[in-house]
Amino acid sequence: MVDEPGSVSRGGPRRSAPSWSLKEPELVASVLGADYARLGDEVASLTDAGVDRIQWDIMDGRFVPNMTFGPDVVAVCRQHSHLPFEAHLMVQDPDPMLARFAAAGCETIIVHAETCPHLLRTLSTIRDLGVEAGVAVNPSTSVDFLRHVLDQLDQIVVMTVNPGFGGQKYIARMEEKVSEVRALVDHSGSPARIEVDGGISTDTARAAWYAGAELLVAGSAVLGHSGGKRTAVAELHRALARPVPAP
Ligand SMILES: O=C(CO)[C@H](O)[C@H](O)COP(=O)(O)O
Repeated sequence: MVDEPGSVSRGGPRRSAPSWSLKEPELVASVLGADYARLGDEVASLTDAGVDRIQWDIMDGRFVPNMTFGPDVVAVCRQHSHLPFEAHLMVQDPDPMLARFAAAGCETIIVHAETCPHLLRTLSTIRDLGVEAGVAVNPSTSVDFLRHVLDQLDQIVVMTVNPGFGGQKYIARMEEKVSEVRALVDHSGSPARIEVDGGISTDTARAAWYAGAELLVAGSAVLGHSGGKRTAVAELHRALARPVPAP
């Protein structure tokens, strides 16, 4: 049986290629697991390894228990890569820092739906800064949060872990949500791109893509690979290209 595009494959891997994108999803490297003492070099070697984008995991110790870096750190790393930067703001109060991350050289700024009481206003502020606007939704957050802001969105991030830490287990039942978002985007004609973030590895990348993703964030699968970043990226590409085994 061939699955309908946008539906969740419940009886094993989907057998047809996803209709929303004939090309493989882009790989976005999360810097969360990098060596912070040499962040510039880490960003440069992720770039050389063949990823398509760099994601900065910005954590404030309030919205999530962990703390990471601010815009000045992102700004000094900007010269180490030509790739697009995205700032994933896992912070309680993103509005006062939007302009700083845009000035630091981020092409996309992603806020969490759970932290923005005036989400539409926050998204239009991001766009007014001349950068792309994204919204991330936690595993427990409904897709309904996105429905009324679609026209202000360039990117939607479906979290497949609870944010805060790298190296967590991929929550496979979030594929159903990815497919829901896929259907919402396709039916509305929105150009927003769908990103899946959390637990992406050679075991999970293909299912996330087939559920509806166009961008896959990989942290520990790349930075924690014993064979190095280049090997890790090649393995992820191989996993995405692997033919689905016969039933
Ligand atoms: O947003 C994140 C955590 O809050 C990270 O981007 C994400 O978890 C990537 O790391 P890994 O691939 O190791 O799960």
